[in-house]
Amino acid sequence: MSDTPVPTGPTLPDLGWQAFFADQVAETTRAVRVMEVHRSGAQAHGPMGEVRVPPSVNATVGDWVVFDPDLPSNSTVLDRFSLIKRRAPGKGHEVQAIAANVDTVFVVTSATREFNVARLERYVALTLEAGAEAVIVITKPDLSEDVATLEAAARTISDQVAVVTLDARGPEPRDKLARWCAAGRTVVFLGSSGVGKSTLVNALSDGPEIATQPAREADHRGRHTTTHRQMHRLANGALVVDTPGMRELQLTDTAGGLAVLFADLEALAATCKFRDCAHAQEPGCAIKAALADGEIDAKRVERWQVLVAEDTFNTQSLSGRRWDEKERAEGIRDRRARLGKGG
Ligand SMILES: Nc1nc2c(ncn2[C@@H]2O[C@H](COP(=O)(O)OP(=O)(O)OP(=O)(O)O)[C@@H](O)[C@H]2O)c(=O)[nH]1
Ligand SMILES: [Zn+2]
Repeated sequence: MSDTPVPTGPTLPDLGWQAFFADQVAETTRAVRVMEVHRSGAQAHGPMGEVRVPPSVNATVGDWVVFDPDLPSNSTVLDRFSLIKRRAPGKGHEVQAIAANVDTVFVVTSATREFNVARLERYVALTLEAGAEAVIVITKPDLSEDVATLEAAARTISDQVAVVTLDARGPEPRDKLARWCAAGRTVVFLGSSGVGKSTLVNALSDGPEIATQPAREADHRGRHTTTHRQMHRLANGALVVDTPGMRELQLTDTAGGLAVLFADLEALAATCKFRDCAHAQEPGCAIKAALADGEIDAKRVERWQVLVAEDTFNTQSLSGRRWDEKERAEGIRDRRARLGKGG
């Protein structure tokens, strides 16, 4: 909390410094990384110690900031190579920056009834849009009779996304996730409540976490009631973003991520006779033709349409255009209900 330099403070590489950032600054002595964000400001660490960055700088967890000790509000945020954002829950349509400069997003699901391809696609699209790498982690294989089927379903989502199945308890996570969790790598675990995110972090920690946050915040139960986001260094040197509130995740401006994830369907749709084809009753619809020929999977087409509709709805309402929002929200909800609640 104090501004006194930490004597054994982390080095820049410890904190995830990369060439991408070095290219943006002449000298690095004032570079600090944001480890925690509160309403009153951000807590950042670097070779100069621990500093407080005022809210006006608009830094989010994971940001690199060139800190100005004489006038902290003059500090600047370096360009981000990735940014996870979401539409704020509730009525407002604000976009919230959740975490910056994340290398890998582990999309965690369990081999239980919670497993839902539509939900995984949503997280993967968001991750690709953010500019991070997505890895699907299937936990609780011990609770399933048929993990292979779930794995196969997860693999159909994208050939860019690795799928790892593991028991989150015990030693498996350290070996199986090591590729993505080297020292200085920044990772985040997303997924529904109870799928094993905390268990995974604990498995990677192997002992007490490196204290980068005040001790009073080191105790964990109840952290979901905290309103701030934070990042901490694990014993193996990886940096993990802790993200309360990710459950209400919605797509915002993920057209790019959806285009990557559903590239085949988007290419097909581009050949529909009408540019604004809704792939319903229109003549000359390439999607309907491919469905009729059994070339594409109807369920996947429907999931794609739901995600595109949701993204369009969120993005357009954010940009302040006039929409009959209630009607649209209801439309999305109906379709999601048909797909199961995870969609
Ligand atoms: N059988 C089995 N149980 C597991 C496995 N992984 C996690 N669990 C259990 O699942 C429960 C929930 O795990 P958590 O790590 O708390 O889940 P979480 O995703 O962090 O949940 P939230 O904190 O609510 O978001 C715990 O009791 C874990 O021990 C697994 O691979 N197999
Ligand atoms: Zn069409």
